Amino acid sequence: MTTALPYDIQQLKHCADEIVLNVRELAAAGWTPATSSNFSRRIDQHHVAITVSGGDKGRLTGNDIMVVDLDGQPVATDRRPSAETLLHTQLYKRFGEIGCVLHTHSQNQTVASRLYAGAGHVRLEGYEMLKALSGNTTHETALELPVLPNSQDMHTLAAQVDALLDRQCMWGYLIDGHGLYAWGRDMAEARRHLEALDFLLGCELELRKLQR
Ligand SMILES: CSC[C@@H](O)[C@@H](O)C(=O)COP(=O)(O)O
Ligand SMILES: [Zn+2]
Repeated sequence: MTTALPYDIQQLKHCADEIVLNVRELAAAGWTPATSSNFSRRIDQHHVAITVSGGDKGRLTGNDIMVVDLDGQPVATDRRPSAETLLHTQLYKRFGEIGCVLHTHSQNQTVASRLYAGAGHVRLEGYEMLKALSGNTTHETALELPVLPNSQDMHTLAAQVDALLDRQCMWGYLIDGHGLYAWGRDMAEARRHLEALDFLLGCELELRKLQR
C-alpha cells in the first residue's frame, strides 16, 4: 500500500524542473563554486521544494530536490535539506506571495559583502538596472542593500533578516564573506532580482577600482 503524499507530485516535479534548469545556468556562470549555494521554490501553502545539502550544484538533477514544510522540516523523506533552509522558509512563512528564493556565492557578491560589511549596506543609486527590482519605475531612486554579519547559527541570521524586514521592503540581502539571497513571486522574478543585484554590485566594485 502506498501512502498519499501531502503535496501534489506534479507540482513538485514542475518546481524541481525549474530549479534544475535555472541552477545549471547559474552554475555555468560561476555563481555556485565548490558545492555552495541553495535554491527553493514554493509548491503550495505548506510545502517548499529545496536543494539537498552539499553536492555540486553544477551537476544538480531532480533527485537533488526534496520537500520541506514551512518550518524547514523534511516531508516524506529522510534526506537532509540545505543547511540554510531556515533562511528560505522564513520568507515563505512571512510572505504568502513569495514563490522562489535563490542564494548564490558569486565573486561580486562575496567581495562586495566584505567591502561593505562595515557600513552594513551597499548604496545603489541612479542605475537604470534598479528598475529590474519590482516596484522601482525609475533610475532616480536609491536602494540600500543590507549586509548582515555571517553566522553558522541560522536562527541568529533569520532573526537579523526578520528585524530588517520589519523596517524595510527588500528583495535581497548580502551576508558578509558569504553571498547573496534574493527572492521573488516566481522563479523569473527571483532570478531577475538576483541577476540585477549581482550586476549592480559588479558596477560598484568596478567603480571603486577606477576611482582609486
Ligand atoms: C561550501 S561552502 C557554502 C555552504 O557553507 C553554504 O553557505 C551554502 O551555500 C551551501 O550549503 P547547502 O547545505 O549545500 O545548501
Ligand atoms: Zn551559502
